[in-house]
Amino acid sequence: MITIAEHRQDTRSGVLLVNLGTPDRPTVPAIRRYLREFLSDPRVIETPRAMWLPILYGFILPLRPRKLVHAYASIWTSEGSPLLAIGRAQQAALQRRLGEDTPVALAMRYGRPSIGDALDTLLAQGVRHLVVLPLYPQYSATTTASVYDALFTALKHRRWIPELRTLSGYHDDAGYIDALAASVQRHWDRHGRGEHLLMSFHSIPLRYFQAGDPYYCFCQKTARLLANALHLADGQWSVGFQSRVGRARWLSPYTDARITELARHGVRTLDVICPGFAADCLETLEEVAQRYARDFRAAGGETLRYIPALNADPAHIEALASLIERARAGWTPVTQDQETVHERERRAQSCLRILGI
Ligand SMILES: C=CC1=C(C)c2cc3[nH]c(cc4nc(cc5[nH]c(cc1n2)c(C)c5CCC(=O)O)C(CCC(=O)O)=C4C)c(C)c3C=C
Ligand SMILES: [Fe+2]
Ligand SMILES: [Fe+2]
Repeated sequence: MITIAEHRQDTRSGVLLVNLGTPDRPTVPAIRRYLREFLSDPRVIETPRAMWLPILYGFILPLRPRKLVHAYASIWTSEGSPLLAIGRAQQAALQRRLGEDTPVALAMRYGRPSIGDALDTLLAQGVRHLVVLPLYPQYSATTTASVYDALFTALKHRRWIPELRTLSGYHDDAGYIDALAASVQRHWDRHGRGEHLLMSFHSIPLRYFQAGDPYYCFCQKTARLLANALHLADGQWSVGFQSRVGRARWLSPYTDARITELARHGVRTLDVICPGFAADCLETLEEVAQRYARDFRAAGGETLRYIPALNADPAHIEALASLIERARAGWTPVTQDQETVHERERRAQSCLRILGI
């Protein structure tokens, strides 16, 4: 039987979800492999290569994995790294929500499953219309743009590329804000309401903001919309930026400094939510829920309660599905339901004859 893969005529839309990536195992070599790829990305580290690579290879890759191994071990699950396990649960839930005719694939910007492998899976399923959804609500060049870089690099090696719609962010999407508000309310109903709600976002170097990255403003808008949805008054909530690396100035106020400050100002119970993380990961489960909770107590606070990321929460899945449905509006599926396998083969044969192959 002769098959010409690229002559498939059916057209369906598919979805590619992309998150940051995580080590394969909580071991020094696996963490080093992951950091090497992540921190070699010029979207993440803009320092000129000639200056950065000696620092990366001379200090960071030899030292940082050893520091991180215990942190990763403390959050690792039977299904692996939380970021990947939750990503798979989000993919499965979206697949159920969108139906079998819309294949949904999950990829990681760094590590596995790679964007190239996920693309191959989708193309093999007849996807000619592709919605790409980076799982970063607040656009930043360090994250969203880097996903685009990797996507277009992967497409460079393919002959028949799909029609694309890329979602660049959803920091003010009503479905997303409502899902966040409902998850805070649910947390308050179950555990009681803290005296203050701190909304903590991943920081980026201040220099990137000064050069035009809109991320800071998108974080502030998400925070304001969430505070409005929860009817919080000024003083009952604030914003912090976490997970900075190195000695340069990053977006502030720094979450760790805010936590100590709130404890010193007499706040005893503090709720912390990280609206920029679509899935829980090292930076929420270890840095915030473990480390910052200890720092809060050490500074005189009593309880820091971390409110989980939206993960595979049904309201989150519904918000993502709605973003996808709006992005693919106007695309109509074309199926080969009238064409039999034999007709298809005959068409392939005559193609070959015409071309004299
Ligand atoms: C050094 C530069 C970094 C920038 C800029 C940065 C931006 C950024 N990152 C996320 C989301 C995540 N980051 C995670 C881990 C992580 N981030 C950096 C560095 C930068 N991030 C490092 C070195 C690491 C590894 C861990 C560590 O060394 O602390 C993760 C978690 C991954 C996991 O395995 O669980 C996420 C998610 C965003 C959203 C962002 C900019 C907006
Ligand atoms: Fe990061
Ligand atoms: Fe970190």
